[in-house]
Amino acid sequence: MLDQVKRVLLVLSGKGGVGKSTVSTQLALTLKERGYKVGLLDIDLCGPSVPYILNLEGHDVHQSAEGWVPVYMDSEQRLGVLSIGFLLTSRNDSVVLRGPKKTSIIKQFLEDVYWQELDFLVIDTPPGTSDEHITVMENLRQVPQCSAILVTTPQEVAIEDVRKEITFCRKTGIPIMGLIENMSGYECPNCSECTNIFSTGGGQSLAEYAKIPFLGSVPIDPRVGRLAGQGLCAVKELPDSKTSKVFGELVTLLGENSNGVN
Ligand SMILES: Nc1ncnc2c1ncn2[C@@H]1O[C@H](COP(=O)(O)OP(=O)(O)OP(=O)(O)O)[C@@H](O)[C@H]1O
Ligand code: SF4
Repeated sequence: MLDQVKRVLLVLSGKGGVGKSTVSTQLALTLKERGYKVGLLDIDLCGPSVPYILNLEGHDVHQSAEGWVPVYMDSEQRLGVLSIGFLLTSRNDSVVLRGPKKTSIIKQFLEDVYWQELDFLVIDTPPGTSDEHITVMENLRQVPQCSAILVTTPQEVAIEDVRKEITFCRKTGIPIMGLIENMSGYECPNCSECTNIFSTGGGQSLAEYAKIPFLGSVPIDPRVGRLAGQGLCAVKELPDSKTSKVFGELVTLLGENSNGVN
């Protein structure tokens, strides 16, 4: 049930493996750190990695009279999580679902979870623009505010895919909060020097070209990689890192109630 959700943030990427789940989880953790009530919904049915990243594997989801109850990260219930991963018996289970079944499970995830009152619901979506995305869009009409955060890597092919995401958002009328370039160079854990491995500036120029906000570059940082699996927040654990700066600024922007551009 989304009737008590103030704002939805859809995290989208054209390609798999660009860091969409890392962005979704770090964003949800940073929002919680700043005192918001947050939900994180993982509808990446083919590769649900959120339970692993947040160290919640093995948790069961329960059904109450109101609907599915999210798994909470904390006793004050400020960050609730729901993922298809909780419904699988093991991490290696593959979710082989065909079109209508996928659509129906996503509808259930959007309609039957008892989120209670939320400031933000972050949705980690599958890569690309598929039937799943259209189902999500159709079910989000009741939410007062909804916008998309696009994730890419600096490589040309990933940026090409983001162009399709921008077109999808424009066609479906979802405002774009902005674009994050992930794995943008390598940040040395010893001296914080950033070495650009791939070409640089692609995300920023794409954002400028498409007239959408550029939300920052997150470097490859082995310390950020290590936070995955422990459910730890970069803003809290690595306050001096570039990653922490990007997520801190993004949450400040969200707090200013910016809803992005069409
Ligand atoms: N900035 C980063 N620094 C270091 N490691 C990172 C960074 N971003 C992502 N990773 C690592 O890269 C891998 C892929 O990231 P992630 O799972 O977030 O990508 P994804 O786009 O959600 O993938 P999928 O399409 O499979 O869902 C993970 O092991 C993650 O820990
Ligand atoms: S960037 Fe500097 S501190 Fe980091 S590994 Fe290279 S030489 Fe060492």
